[in-house]
Amino acid sequence: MADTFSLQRVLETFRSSLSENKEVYIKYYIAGWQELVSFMNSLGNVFSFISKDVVSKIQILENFLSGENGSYYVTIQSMVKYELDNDLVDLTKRGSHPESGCRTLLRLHRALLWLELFLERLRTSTEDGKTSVMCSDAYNESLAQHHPWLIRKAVGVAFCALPGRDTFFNVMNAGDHTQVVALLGESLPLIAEVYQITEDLYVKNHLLELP
Ligand SMILES: CCCCCCCCCCCCC/C=C/[C@@H](O)[C@H](COP(=O)(O)O)NC(=O)CCCCCCCCCCCCCCC
Repeated sequence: MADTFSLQRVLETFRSSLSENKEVYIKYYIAGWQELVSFMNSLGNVFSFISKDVVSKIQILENFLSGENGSYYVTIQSMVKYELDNDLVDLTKRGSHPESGCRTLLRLHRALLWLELFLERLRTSTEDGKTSVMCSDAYNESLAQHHPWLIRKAVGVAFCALPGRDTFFNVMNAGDHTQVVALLGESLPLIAEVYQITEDLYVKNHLLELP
């Protein structure tokens, strides 16, 4: 993985995560998150409590993927089927499977909605738009509903440390502002599609409230 973040690469990883018959490859899904983590790290240490959590979730999924049952973890669809068929998911309260693939991925899935909402705000923002406001509005509409008070507070503090819109656009390494906006326009439908496919699968299997 290259050191500098590029929005283009995030787009490519999420594109690779969709199979021809619209299944989602876990390998690329977590690679996309890895790229986003490296971006967040470049923004400063205030975000390290967030990136640590994402990294540990990526690690859990990576371990499943490279473990002896790895072939069942190739796509989100195969993972859900395998873990449910074999009673490997704590469905109502945490018990013998506190770190199932299904519940771990659900956390990232919820965060993907935040990302989608945030990037859409960024894409349509005007020059005087404040990234901290875009971030927290997107957060309140998505992830916040799943976080306890203390985390919401900490996240609020982190948002205040976000760089302005200009810096944000620059660190995305996707050219000038117009090009970034165009690339965001190209990325968002893909991210939304990955999100929706996962959402439908989780709804169908009653997995949206996994502890
Ligand atoms: C660049 C701005 C970064 C702002 C990030 C906003 C999202 C806020 C997420 C806050 C997470 C707080 C840390 C703790 C979380 C956990 O408690 C909680 C529950 O887990 P548990 O059930 O195992 O206990 N974990 C989660 O909900 C997963 C959170 C994942 C957050 C991912 C955020 C990644 C942000 C990537 C930034 C990329 C910017 C995009 C620019 C192109």
